[in-house]
Amino acid sequence: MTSLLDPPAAHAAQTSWRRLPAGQQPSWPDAAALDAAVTALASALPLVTARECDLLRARLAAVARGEAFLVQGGDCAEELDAVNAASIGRTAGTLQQLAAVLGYARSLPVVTLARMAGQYAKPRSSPTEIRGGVELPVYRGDAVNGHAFTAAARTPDPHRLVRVHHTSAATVNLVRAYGAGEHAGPGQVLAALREFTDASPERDRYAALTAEIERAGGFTGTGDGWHTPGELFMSHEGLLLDYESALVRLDPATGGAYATSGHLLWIGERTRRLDGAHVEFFSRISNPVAVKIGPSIETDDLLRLIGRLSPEGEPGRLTLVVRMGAGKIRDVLPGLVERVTAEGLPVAWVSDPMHGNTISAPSGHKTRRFDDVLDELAGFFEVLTGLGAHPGGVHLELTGDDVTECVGGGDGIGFGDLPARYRSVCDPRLNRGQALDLAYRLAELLDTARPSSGAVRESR
Ligand SMILES: O=C[C@H](O)[C@H](O)COP(=O)(O)O
Ligand SMILES: C=C(OP(=O)(O)O)C(=O)O
Ligand SMILES: [Mn+2]
Repeated sequence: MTSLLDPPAAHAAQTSWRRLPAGQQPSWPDAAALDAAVTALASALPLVTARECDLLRARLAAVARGEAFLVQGGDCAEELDAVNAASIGRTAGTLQQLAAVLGYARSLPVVTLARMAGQYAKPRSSPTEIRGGVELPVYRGDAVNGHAFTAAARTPDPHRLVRVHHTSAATVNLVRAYGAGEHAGPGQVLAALREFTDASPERDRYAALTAEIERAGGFTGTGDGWHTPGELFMSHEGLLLDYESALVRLDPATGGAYATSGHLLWIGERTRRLDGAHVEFFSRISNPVAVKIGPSIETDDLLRLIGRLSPEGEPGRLTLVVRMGAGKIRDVLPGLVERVTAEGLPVAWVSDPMHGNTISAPSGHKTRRFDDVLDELAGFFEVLTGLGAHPGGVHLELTGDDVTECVGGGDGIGFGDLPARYRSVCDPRLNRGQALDLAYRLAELLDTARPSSGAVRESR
């Protein structure tokens, strides 16, 4: 709540973080060029409106209350030169198909949130990369530098920030058009699930669920009217504070400051320190926000983080995205959930089963095993359900394209297949088939875990 004595909320959001340490920011070599980019962004049009952000916040409040399920996903890193309409349509379509399967499996309305239209900045483990004895700055996402291993490409260029805004605006525009048009209707989603099932090596395993979803008409929920199949919100990691801050706008209706680069922004695992600039910036914006939680987090720090990011404790404001690794989730998560629940803090719990399960293939490609991803998801559901809390959703790195970046899944992609179509410039994504495999396999696991699941199914 802002009082009349507070500095205008937008000004505070744009300035207060500057006195604090900001992790993972590029060293821009040309300060004047950065100023010019920030000035251009400061008068640029917003990509999203405050009311849309409020709507997503209300949707996520239903997730936090256990009344809805979140499906969030998209690229690890979007690429300015690779963005194209067909690929955006395929990824948006894949998210809608996942929503149909998981919404049916959970008997819950689904909130669909793309990692799209802004996912251009990457936190990295090391500031430099060495190849063949040559050391260059690491690739930090297309918002910062180029992926090619040359000194010119790897030099941070602030003009890229302006290109990110333009390209994200075009992406948002296209997704809205798809959502408003026929692409995302239940008929298209059902046809896509039928086509996937018929072509899958696992078709005998998936056929019954596909038929059930078809009989239910493909609606992902209880029919209370708030879920519209084409509704797709936009999210990205709010990493580059110069960019995010320049796009903050005051909402005259509420007096709140909104980050207008996307509906939901999240803080990554590497930049969530309590006394850091990211937590300060996020504490000042009115959007729904999320924070990634890795296995090293201490329970007391998590409680402090929740206090900073959601001081008023409103459901929908804060989503915790858990990314522990399949081998750790069952040990680390229970203590966190118990304390947060005991303190009565209304957060939404979501699983990112990707980032704790990255391995190196013999070829050197970064990859992830489908079975590890599924195992972490299973662990997430076991822990939350076992403690009487709501497993609120999934956060996946995926694409609608037929890439070969993760191993396993119905098509049995092996290490030797990775070079064929490894396109990601950062982390390995599930392709559409693997993402749907994951949804069907998870639905199956949840169904077997449920007592008298047959009776539940028949009563739908
Ligand atoms: O997407 C997440 C991170 O940016 C990524 O996993 C870091 O990868 P790195 O360890 O190769 O830097
Ligand atoms: C950087 C990412 O994740 P994390 O912060 O969880 O490592 C990501 O989501 O791409
Ligand atoms: Mn990633």
